[in-house]
Amino acid sequence: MWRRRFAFVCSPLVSSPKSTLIHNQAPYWHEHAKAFTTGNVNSEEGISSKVKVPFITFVLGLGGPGSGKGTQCAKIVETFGFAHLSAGELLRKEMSSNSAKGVMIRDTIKEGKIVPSEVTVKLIQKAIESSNNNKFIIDGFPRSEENRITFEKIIGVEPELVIFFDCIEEEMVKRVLSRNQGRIDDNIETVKKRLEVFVTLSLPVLDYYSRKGKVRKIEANGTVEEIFEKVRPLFAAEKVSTK
Ligand SMILES: Nc1ncnc2c1ncn2[C@@H]1O[C@H](COP(=O)(O)OP(=O)(O)O)[C@@H](O)[C@H]1O
Ligand SMILES: O=c1ccn([C@@H]2O[C@H](COP(=O)(O)OP(=O)(O)O)[C@@H](O)[C@H]2O)c(=O)[nH]1
Ligand SMILES: [Mg+2]
Repeated sequence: MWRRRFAFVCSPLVSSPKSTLIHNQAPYWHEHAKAFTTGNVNSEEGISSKVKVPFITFVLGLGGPGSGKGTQCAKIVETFGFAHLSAGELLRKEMSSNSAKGVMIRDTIKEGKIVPSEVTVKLIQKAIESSNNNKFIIDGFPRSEENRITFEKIIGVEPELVIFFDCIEEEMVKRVLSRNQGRIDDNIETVKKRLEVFVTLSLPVLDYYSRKGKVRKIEANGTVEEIFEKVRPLFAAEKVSTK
């Protein structure tokens, strides 16, 4: 069944300064908290009372290629004011340089493989740092358990909610092949590899978050609007902060 139905978006990594900041695991926030302060001073987490704890909501978007992550994330951004961080977009920007790193990213994307975690996490970190927003939807990341572990180690937070866009494979392939954005990986050979990578490396991430009760599965085969009407209530729920 997984071959035909998978897609995955996550949401708030940290929606409450009290509840979900991981203890002893937040070196990034400890160092950069000032950039994200919203007035929530927290001394319960063992953080200096002078350092304000960021009130941050993360939405992570994961799913098979063409499942509609980017499209739905854009609607979430528009409706709820999140900052949209697409790991793939960040990597594509980086690969446009002719540096050794750019060439490595290009080769990896062309092969449908996953770029080394540190590279992607650093790009996400930079994007968070340069944003004034305090709510982020991360689209297309983490794509592997190693991605997830590296993110949590460097950034120091974990998602509170994961939205899983569950789309049939045939539909995903059709959408990717008609995406028409000139991407080097939107061809049938690379798409097949990406689907395999999703199953092998990304589904374990979904399993991990499922075990934590964070995954909300969205059936993602209808129209953009139909799908968004299923996504919307997740953000209306009290536990997901959109303020
Ligand atoms: N529900 C939908 N029905 C039809 N086409 C869609 C739908 N959602 C997205 N698309 C289109 O399919 C392509 C892939 O969508 P995208 O959001 O980029 O997916 P992903 O980020 O998961 O790869 C895009 O061209 C997009 O416009
Ligand atoms: O965290 C990430 C996100 C993307 N990619 C690479 O970038 C490609 C495109 O990712 P994107 O999320 O843009 O593709 P989508 O699934 O949205 O079509 C992937 O196949 C990977 O090769 C990666 O290595 N790590
Ligand atoms: Mg995308």
